[in-house]
Amino acid sequence: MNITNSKKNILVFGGIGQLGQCISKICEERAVTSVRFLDEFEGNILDPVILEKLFQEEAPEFVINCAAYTAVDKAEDEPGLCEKINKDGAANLARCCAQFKATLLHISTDFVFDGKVPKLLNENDPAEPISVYGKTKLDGEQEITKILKEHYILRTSWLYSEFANNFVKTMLKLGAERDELSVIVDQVGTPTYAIDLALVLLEIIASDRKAYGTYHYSNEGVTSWYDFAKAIFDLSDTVVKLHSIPGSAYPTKAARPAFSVMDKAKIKQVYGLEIPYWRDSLIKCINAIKKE
Ligand SMILES: NC(=O)C1=CN([C@@H]2O[C@H](COP(=O)(O)OP(=O)(O)OC[C@H]3O[C@@H](n4cnc5c(N)ncnc54)[C@H](OP(=O)(O)O)[C@@H]3O)[C@@H](O)[C@H]2O)C=CC1
Ligand SMILES: Cc1cn([C@H]2C[C@H](O)[C@@H](COP(=O)(O)OP(=O)(O)O[C@H]3O[C@@H](C)C(=O)[C@@H](O)[C@H]3O)O2)c(=O)[nH]c1=O
Repeated sequence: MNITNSKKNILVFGGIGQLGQCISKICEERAVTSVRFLDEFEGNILDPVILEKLFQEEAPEFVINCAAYTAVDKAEDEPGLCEKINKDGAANLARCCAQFKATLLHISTDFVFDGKVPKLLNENDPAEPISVYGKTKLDGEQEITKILKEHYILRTSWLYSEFANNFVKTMLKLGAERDELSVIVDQVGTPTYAIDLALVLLEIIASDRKAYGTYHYSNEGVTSWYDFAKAIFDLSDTVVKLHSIPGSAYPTKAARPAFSVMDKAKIKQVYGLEIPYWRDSLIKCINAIKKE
């Protein structure tokens, strides 16, 4: 990857969220300085006036949209706000990119699928979301596709890292507080280390192939939330009695897909990627957390 020598002007919205912080870490390590990370005040994607000023001042060649409403259960109670951020916010950014001739990299989710059939999901499979979060993320994708040709939409799944809130950090916290935990075994998907995704986003920018469109990206392999939790505890030497339970025994406000393993053939072929296996990346993340 030659991002280190890249002088491409990049704006990152949602820059202090989980993925934003991962991109920032990689940029720091590789001395990439032409990137500006915006929080939700400097770079509120719901405020077209702020956006226009930013685009005018910064003249970005690339924009990465990590900003989103990601509280999956809470979204069921706040559908309006969730839609504003995930749909209208994405559309606002796409419009600015079109006006100021920037390319947009936008992140979407496996939760656009209903997950009813245990089949590897590719980019052309019908998306039929079963939650407010999933529906608004799909709406956001569709807005971008309508407004801007120069876009990459990367659908990813089960993001985690040493930053912000995520399943790995929740498990480590609960594992330290409790003797026993129950985790769902009949929701199957693939975890993704957000650092790996950050590298891919920068790789796409560095290669500048203009192979616009929608891509699936997660780590390699398949697991359940239960098996993921088991690996987290094993790798962090946390002693906790872990019970596997069906989803029906853990009611949540939002429904989640039972099967959301994505086919990554397209991104592997176009970008020649070798994608890390989920457990290998989990080891890296646990080591990073141990060092903190
Ligand atoms: N987390 C996951 O498991 C997965 C995430 N994704 C997608 O990946 C992307 C990155 O997710 P992740 O980093 O984990 O999410 P986070 O929730 O950690 O980060 C999202 C960021 O967006 C900010 N934000 C919210 N509203 C606005 C706004 N109006 N303007 C600007 N910023 C705003 C949030 O600020 P604040 O916290 O202050 O509200 C937060 O910092 C999202 O698009 C998400 O849908 C896809 C699959 C899995
Ligand atoms: C905390 C906990 C969760 N669970 C279950 C609930 C849920 O089905 C699953 C995951 O829980 P979470 O609520 O942490 O994860 P969730 O917020 O559903 O994760 C999703 O976030 C959005 C943003 C995405 O885009 C998805 O790809 C996915 O990563 O684990 C248990 O079974 N036991 C537990 O103790």
